[in-house]
Amino acid sequence: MKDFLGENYVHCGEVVQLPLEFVKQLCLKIQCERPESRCDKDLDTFSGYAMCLPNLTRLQTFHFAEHRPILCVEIKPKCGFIPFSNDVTHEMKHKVCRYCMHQHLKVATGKWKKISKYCPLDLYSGNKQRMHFALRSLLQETQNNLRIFKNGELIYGCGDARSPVADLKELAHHLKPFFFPSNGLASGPHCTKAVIRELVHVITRVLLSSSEKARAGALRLGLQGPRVCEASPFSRSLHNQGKNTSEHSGLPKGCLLYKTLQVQMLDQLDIEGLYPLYKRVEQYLEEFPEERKTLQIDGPYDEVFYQKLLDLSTEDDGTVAFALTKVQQYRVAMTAKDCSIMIALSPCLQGTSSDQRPVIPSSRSRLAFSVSVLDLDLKPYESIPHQYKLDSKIVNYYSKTVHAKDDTVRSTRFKEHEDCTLVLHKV
Ligand SMILES: O=P(O)(O)O[C@@H]1[C@@H](OP(=O)(O)O)[C@H](OP(=O)(O)O)[C@H](O)[C@H](OP(=O)(O)O)[C@H]1OP(=O)(O)O
Ligand SMILES: Nc1ncnc2c1ncn2[C@@H]1O[C@H](COP(=O)(O)OP(=O)(O)OP(=O)(O)O)[C@@H](O)[C@H]1O
Repeated sequence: MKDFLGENYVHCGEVVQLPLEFVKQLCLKIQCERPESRCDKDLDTFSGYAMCLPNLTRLQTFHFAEHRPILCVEIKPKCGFIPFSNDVTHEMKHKVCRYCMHQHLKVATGKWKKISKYCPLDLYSGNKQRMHFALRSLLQETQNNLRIFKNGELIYGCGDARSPVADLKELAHHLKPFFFPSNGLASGPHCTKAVIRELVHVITRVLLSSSEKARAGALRLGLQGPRVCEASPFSRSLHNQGKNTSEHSGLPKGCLLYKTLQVQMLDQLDIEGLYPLYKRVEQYLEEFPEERKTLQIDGPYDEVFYQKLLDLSTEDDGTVAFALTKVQQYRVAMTAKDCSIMIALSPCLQGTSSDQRPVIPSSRSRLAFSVSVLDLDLKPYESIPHQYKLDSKIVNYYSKTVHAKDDTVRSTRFKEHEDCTLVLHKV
């Protein structure tokens, strides 16, 4: 992931040894805090090892603790493109993105209460207006896609209990020291709006900023398929106003969103095209189970593994080698579709230089910032059948319920239109 996303964005952490008794106690202590849906997963209490990561809610550009206030915005952007693979059988998948379709199933199953207006394609568009809309939508309905921390403490978004910890007014109150509104209003609804607008603008600027280059020429996947999701309320409203919905500015090549999208697009075949290849690898492993190690199914994720990921040919020669390459690329892509971006921001002291750290201007002062990526452990090979089933569940549910509803609304409108005849009588 360092090779794909860039050194500065990825923190590998280090493996540390822990006393078994400590891990056991820790596991017991956190169990009651874990959301029900995560309780099928356990801490590994037997290995005696753990990963020690830096606290990513703090600036990563300084190696000692800072005493200035620090804000951190965590975004889980999810998949930013619509599948372009010819193996896709559901027409809907070429029009509506997975996130927007999945929203309906999530609400139906009770994971979330409300459909979000957020669409990843808006965030990844590079178009400032669309990005602002995406960020505002995340602020309105955070789900597990947005969290805000102040000095390392969660101040906005869902905690583990899946209920929001504060409302927008409270958030604006927390943010005021960072983004004092330039119009001078210090309280009231105008102030809340001004502060939130400032936050959205700053985050957009950070997301579009470019830092170091990832490994030269690592991936060059051109964005194929539609750039707009038909379910996004932003594009729907433009479409209804008869405006061009395909407007996008494209992401700068050095920014993290661009790099993340490139890794996501390693999923070239979509799960529908990938699943038969997974079955081919499975069949081979059933026959030759001892080959699992040679095929690097469970790692090591080394240079040999990385080099194979760069083979973007989609010509299937019927070999296990081809199938394996596509399976491993899919796992990497899935990881990039589920990772989080941590943006840490801290005001620069007036009159001091920025110490050559990246800074972003805001209405109040300049903000030093750092961007990191979280949750980059490779998705397991075993999760592929689950992905296959979930994909068809999401599309079928969306097609049956939402699209059917849209059709009904359209046909009712048509009938109403037919029946509505205005008769003028002479008086
Ligand atoms: O499949 P998705 O898109 O629902 O993603 C899962 C996430 O749900 P989300 O849609 O973000 O609410 C899900 O998020 P939550 O734990 O529900 O917050 C996990 O990140 C899951 O990954 P893993 O199986 O724990 O490694 C994610 O599963 P993977 O598909 O990435 O394996
Ligand atoms: N290094 C870190 N610094 C700051 N916050 C972190 C860090 N690691 C994790 N977090 C916070 O904890 C949350 C969960 O982390 P992560 O997604 O890595 O766990 P997970 O592997 O999904 O957990 P599990 O599978 O045990 O439920 C993140 O969304 C983030 O808010």
